[in-house]
Amino acid sequence: MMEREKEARAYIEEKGGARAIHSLSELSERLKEENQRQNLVAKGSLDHIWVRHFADSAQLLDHVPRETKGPWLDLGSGAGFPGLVLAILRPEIEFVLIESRRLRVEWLERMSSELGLENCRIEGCRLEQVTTVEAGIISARAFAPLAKLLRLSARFSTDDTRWVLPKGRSAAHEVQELPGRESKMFHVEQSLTDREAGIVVGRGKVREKA
Ligand SMILES: C[S@@+](CC[C@H](N)C(=O)[O-])C[C@H]1O[C@@H](n2cnc3c(N)ncnc32)[C@H](O)[C@@H]1O
Repeated sequence: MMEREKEARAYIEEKGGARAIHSLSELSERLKEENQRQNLVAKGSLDHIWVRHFADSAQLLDHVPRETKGPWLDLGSGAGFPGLVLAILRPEIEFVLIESRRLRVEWLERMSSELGLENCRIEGCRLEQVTTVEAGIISARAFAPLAKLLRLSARFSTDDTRWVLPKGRSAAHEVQELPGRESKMFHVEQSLTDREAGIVVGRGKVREKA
């Protein structure tokens, strides 16, 4: 279990090297400033950004085979978790961060530009309005209950789509509650940053109607 900021930094450095550490240090400073203007993340998490947001996002890479191709869709990116962190760590993958709230969209656009993330596009609208693309990977943290999340994003999935969905404490229960075929498509992996949380992981096409 990763509980200390120092451990989280080392874990991320192993994944993205000094370049990623530099970009994330900048993101951390900017997030602390911006959080005084808009409520991007819980105030109590600002002293633990490397564990609670950066490593929590980066760990999704442990569940996606290295050769998997994008585009990587991150639904309801908010402050940029996990999307911005992953775009920093995997510059060769095309990321699409979907977020509907205007101030958050502006923040994501600013950070993507300031961090020089040429692989990162922001869709500033509701997910329901995004043009259908075939996603290689779909992530979403704290976006919607699993069944609803799958219905809303089904049209982006193909037989090869990888799903990585941090789901907190309700992960196993939410998978069990899915219709039969889908409950078999997904399993739960233990989170490295919260001993009680799970990440719903799966592969394949989800039907738009269960
Ligand atoms: C609880 S926040 C989580 C943000 C981020 N993923 C995180 O974990 O820190 C959920 C985000 O999803 C966005 N959102 C909710 N419904 C949406 C929709 N239908 N389309 C696009 N964004 C949506 C909200 O504006 C909000 O920023």
